[in-house]
Amino acid sequence: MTLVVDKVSKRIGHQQALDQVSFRVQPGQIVGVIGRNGVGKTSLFRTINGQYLADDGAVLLDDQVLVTHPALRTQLCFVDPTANFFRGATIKQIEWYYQQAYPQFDTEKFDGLLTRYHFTKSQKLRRFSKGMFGLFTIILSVATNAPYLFLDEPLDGLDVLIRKNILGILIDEVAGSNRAILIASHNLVELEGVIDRALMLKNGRLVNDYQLEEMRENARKLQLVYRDKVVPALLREHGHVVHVSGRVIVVVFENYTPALQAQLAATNPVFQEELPLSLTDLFMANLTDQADYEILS
Ligand SMILES: Nc1ncnc2c1ncn2[C@@H]1O[C@H](COP(=O)(O)OP(=O)(O)OP(=O)(O)O)[C@@H](O)[C@H]1O
Repeated sequence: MTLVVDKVSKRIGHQQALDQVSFRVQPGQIVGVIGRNGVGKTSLFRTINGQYLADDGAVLLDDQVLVTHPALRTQLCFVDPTANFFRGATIKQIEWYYQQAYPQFDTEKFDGLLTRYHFTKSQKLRRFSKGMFGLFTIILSVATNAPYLFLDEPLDGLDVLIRKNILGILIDEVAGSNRAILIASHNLVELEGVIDRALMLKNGRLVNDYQLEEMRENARKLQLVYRDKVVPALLREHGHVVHVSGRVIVVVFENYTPALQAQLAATNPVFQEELPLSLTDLFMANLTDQADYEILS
């Protein structure tokens, strides 16, 4: 079952929140939806999940349009972190509601995760801290057994141990089942090592669709030292210089081919070392608009 977002546009007030957004997602992937504040990540999730009606375009599962086949909504789960109706309810009440909405709800998994993270069913969500609420929404989403999960800034406000546990849960969910997870975030560091693919939004438009394995295979981060304090033109032409300190230059090459390797050797560095490459490095190398770099910090 493939999720197809086909030329979806949505205007909210005076703002074009989504502009002709198209992509496909297959089960078995964790996809980051990234971009700076206000680019349309939450609007995209709300539109895919039917909270907003698209002005144009359609969301389909295989070839069936979601708005005209409401039963397909059980295949998607988006727990909107701003949904107020949750707050006055107990975990038990929310469980009942989700069991009605999702026939495939896995009560055993839900109970197991609640116990593991020390929740009790009589707890009211109103009393949760931000981190507890985030953790609970992930447990709830996972327990729906919906093939497509949408998580909006899922790790915001969670401490480092919980974050690790959550990422572990998400990776297990995708590896062991036929599901896909889409994670909206403006924090690349939190997505490091988790996502297989990244969709980059800018002003409501999908501007890039990165396959990370491919990017990692082709990219290199090198530390080079030259005799003179001059950055060889080749580095700027083919790479992204991320750091210069005296004669030491750190550069990320998005496409490090054997030909480029030979050209680099011809610049006669006195020292050369490969450094570990992060997701942030990859994006810095891949982006050409300086303003976009801010999403990385
Ligand atoms: N209810 C609303 N009324 C008016 N404008 C809105 C509303 N909701 C969203 N917008 C506008 O639509 C655009 C996209 O907002 P959206 O919340 O989807 O962005 P986002 O990428 O999720 O942002 P963030 O990273 O800050 O959560 C923004 O310019 C925002 O101001």
